[in-house]
Parts: sequence; structure tokens; C-alpha cells
Amino acid sequence: MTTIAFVKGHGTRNDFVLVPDLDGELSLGAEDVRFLCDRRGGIGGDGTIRVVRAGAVEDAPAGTDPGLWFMDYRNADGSVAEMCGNGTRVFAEYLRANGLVEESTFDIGTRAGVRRIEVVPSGYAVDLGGWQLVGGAAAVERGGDALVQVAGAPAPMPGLSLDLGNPHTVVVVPPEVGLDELDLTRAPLVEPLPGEGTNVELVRAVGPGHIAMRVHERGVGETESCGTGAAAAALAIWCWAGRPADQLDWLVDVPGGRLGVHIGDRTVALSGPAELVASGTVELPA
Ligand SMILES: N[C@@H](CCC[C@H](N)C(=O)O)C(=O)O
Repeated sequence: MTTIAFVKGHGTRNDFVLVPDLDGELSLGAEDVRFLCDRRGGIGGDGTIRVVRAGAVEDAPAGTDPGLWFMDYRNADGSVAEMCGNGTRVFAEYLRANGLVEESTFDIGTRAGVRRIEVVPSGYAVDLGGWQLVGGAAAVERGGDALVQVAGAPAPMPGLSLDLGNPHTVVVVPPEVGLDELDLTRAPLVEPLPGEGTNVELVRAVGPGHIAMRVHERGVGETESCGTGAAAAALAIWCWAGRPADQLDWLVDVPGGRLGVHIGDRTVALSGPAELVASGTVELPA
């Protein structure tokens, strides 16, 4: 039996089991991750975050400063994801609450690259770095580059694919379809489905610079929030609107709360709260 320490935290109710591995001695397998995220037999979470120095992470991007604190994120099904926007804030809160970082602006390592974090009044803001329209500007002009069938919707809806380090497909739900009535207990069918899978954001407009969304996450299922998904949703709506220069700040309502998205020159930033709610030890199954 291996006993490990854990901390439970969330950002707008996208919840994580953090596993401090400050000396880089732990190896958490996919089965361990599934156990930790299990809401009945384990601790419960949408994913795990191992807190470790980049130098101890085999697949850290080449050139990452080995001394940097690294967010080793896994989805609840044990799969590895490149990035987790809400996770970066919860990771930042853990680092500061435990005196591992004292500055109010600092860098962390992630599989999508080094990301800068800043303490802000709502919690933390993270520069998510560069983003891309997978199908280029032509996909925006065509209205999308995928068809997305969601249980509870009368017909497939057009989706726009974006890369924010991890993959997203954003769908605007037509007004006659209630966002709350869609069934996300089953994964939406995305056609064509990228080889690496995708996170699907279902969006409706609330007002200028203000949207609401639900999300089905790759490797998890429906979650109450997705930070990279919120940024992808704001970017997609902004692109569909012709990239208005006076609409760079967005509020994104998710079932678990509210996130801020700022569209910069080449990058996009996400802001919102981060909470640590419990800590303890747990025995990993043999
Ligand atoms: N909830 C996260 C995204 C987590 C990773 C995602 N499920 C994937 O597989 O890409 C966020 O806040 O960004």
C-alpha cells in the first residue's frame, strides 16, 4: 500500500485532486488517477494535478526550466491533457498557500508550455498563450468546420474547432433549443472528430461581451466549468462576430460560476477564483 497526501481544490467547481510530489518521487498511473477522481470509492474530482518540479516530469516540453513548478494534469479517466485553465489557478493557489511561490506574478510549467500567472482581485489571471483556429479563417466564414450532434437537440449544429494547447469545438446553441435541456450525460458526436478527441462547448449569448456555456470535457464528461473551454467559447464568438476591436473582454457564465476572458494581441487570458477545500492522506489501491 502506498499512502499519499492530497489536497482537494476547485476553480468555479471544476474540481481537482492535487497530489504534492515536491521531491519528484511519485509515479501516479492511470489507475491511480481514476481511483483518486472516483466520487464514490475515491476522493472525487474532474482530474488530478501532481505538484512537481519540471525536472522530474519525463514529458515536460523541452527547454522548460527544470526548477519550475509543473502542473502535471490528468483527466478523471487517467488520460493526459496538455492544459487545464481552471487547474492553473488552483495550482497557483496551492503554490502560494504553501509558500512554494511568494511573488504575485510567476511562471508555471505545463505540457502546453510555460504560462504566466498573476494574482488579481477575482483570484488569478493566467495567460493561456497563443491559440489557433484549426480550420483557419475559412472555417469561420463557412460557419464552422464540424457538425456536432448533442442528445436533446433536434439536429446537428455547426461547430468551430480551436486549439488552445488542448482541443475545443464550440457550438452556438440556437435560441429555440434550451441550453439546460441538452443531455450531456452522453458525449456529443463530433464529425469529423479530431484524432486526439475534443472538448465541446455549448454556448448561448447573454449580452454584449457576455456568454453562457455548458461543456463536455474530453476524458471527463460534463463538468461545471472549463477554463480553456471558456476562452475557446469567447474566441469563437468573437471570430464569428468579425473580431470587433472594442469587444476584447468577455464574461463567461458556467454552471459553476463566472470566468473572465481577455483577448490580447496574440494570446488569450483567463481569470477567476481558486479554492482549496480539504486535505488529507489516502491509500492508493495495491
Ligand atoms: N477543465 C480544464 C480542461 C481539462 C482538460 C480537458 N478535459 C482536455 O482533455 O483537454 C480547463 O479548465 O481548461
